[in-house]
Amino acid sequence: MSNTKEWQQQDASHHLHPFTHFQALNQKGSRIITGAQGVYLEDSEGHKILDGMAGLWCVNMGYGRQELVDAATKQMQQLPYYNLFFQTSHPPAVQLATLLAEVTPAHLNRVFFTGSGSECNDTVLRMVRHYWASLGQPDKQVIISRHNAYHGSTVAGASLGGMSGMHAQGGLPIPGIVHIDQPYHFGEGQGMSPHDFGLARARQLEEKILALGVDKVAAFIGEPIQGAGGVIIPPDSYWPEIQRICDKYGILLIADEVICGFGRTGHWFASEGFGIKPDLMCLAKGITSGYLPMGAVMVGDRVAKVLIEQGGEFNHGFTYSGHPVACAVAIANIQLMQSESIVKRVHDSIGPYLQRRWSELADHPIVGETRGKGLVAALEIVQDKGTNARFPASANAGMTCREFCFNNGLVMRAVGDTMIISPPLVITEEQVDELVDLARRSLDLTAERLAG
Ligand SMILES: Cc1ncc(COP(=O)(O)O)c(CNc2cccc(C(=O)O)c2)c1O
Repeated sequence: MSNTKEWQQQDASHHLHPFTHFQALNQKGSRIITGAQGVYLEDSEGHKILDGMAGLWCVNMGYGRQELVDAATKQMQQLPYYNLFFQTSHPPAVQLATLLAEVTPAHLNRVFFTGSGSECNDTVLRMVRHYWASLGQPDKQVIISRHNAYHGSTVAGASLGGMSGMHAQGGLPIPGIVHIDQPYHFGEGQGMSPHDFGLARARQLEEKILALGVDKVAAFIGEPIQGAGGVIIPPDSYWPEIQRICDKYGILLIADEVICGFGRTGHWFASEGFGIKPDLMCLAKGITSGYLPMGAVMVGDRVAKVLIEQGGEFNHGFTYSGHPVACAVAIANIQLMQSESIVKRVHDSIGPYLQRRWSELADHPIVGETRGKGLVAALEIVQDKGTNARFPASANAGMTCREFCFNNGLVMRAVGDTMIISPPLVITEEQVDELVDLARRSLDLTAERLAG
């Protein structure tokens, strides 16, 4: 006899879930995930579910990695916690900072540790403003971001993000953060070539800088590929133009690689793949493969020099910044990535294989587009393949498909009517075949349901 009902009742009585309609979930009952191994989850009813989302884009090295468990156990026995305030440090933080300087692009040589991706983005907001104040330009405070970006759920993270539903709750965005349009060609680029659309969207940055006044703009922040916004992969013309504009006006470039980092796109970091040189880079999720919470802001030499030589005391930090057990797991995780050559595997073999199998879904009657890079991909559910017209919102096509996926033994994420996958990087070709077959079956069932 499973404990499912009891767990669901207690969950409904005591637990408020993130990003959840509380009453609806309490009426439906939550799915209790009890275990996981490799790329598979197990729920309290014994169902085996292929985790096409690697948890929340984060379990890059897969579940059940004993090396990570051992690293955590050993560190917990040695030093379960100590802080990095008050002029103290500890070997795991020192070793991880050194390792991150090695594996990130050459100009990123210093790390500010946090406990999450949101805390990374709160950190970069305060850090870039402190940078310009240290240079005698305290009015250079504005950060330019994009509509439909996701940068976390703290007040600054949610404000840097461009999600209107988040802004509506809590009077966001806070002052000093503005948004330009996103490079979402499928949804917003009708009638323009990807190349021209990418340039047009990037050039909104220059227009915004000139409208605000260069002396007011501190930085631009962007996810190389917008994840939670729907795996928005910009046209090739976009990022080089963003970089050119940042360089032209001397504003700082922040790359939020919380999702894109640690091999997800077939590069250690997506900035390398898109040919941009961020002054600051936010990391989380894949840094520990999700086994423990951690965030890290990589600080480029241009910024670090000013903060160190002219910044004085930077009055910012968190209790769990560089938590020793999280650092130990991150070190073991990165060493696993290196010993298994996982980034090369994503770039050369399993990434191309997944993209090839995933693109076959473009022939499905309700799929308007498939897209992807490395081991992240999306497909657009449409009612009319000719015009790419969507189903009516009331049809809830994305959530319908997501439910069919779960009931068929697959986790896919729905962002509106865009279906997303971001599986563990250790997925095999056979498991990719299973994922695509389950996705196709779920699309078939969705099409039947919506036609009915
Ligand atoms: C690009 C980016 N930046 C910052 C964050 C915030 O990280 P933390 O959650 O660790 O504070 C994220 C997180 N991304 C995220 C978090 C939760 C859910 C989903 C989803 O796609 O449903 C995506 C993210 O994707």
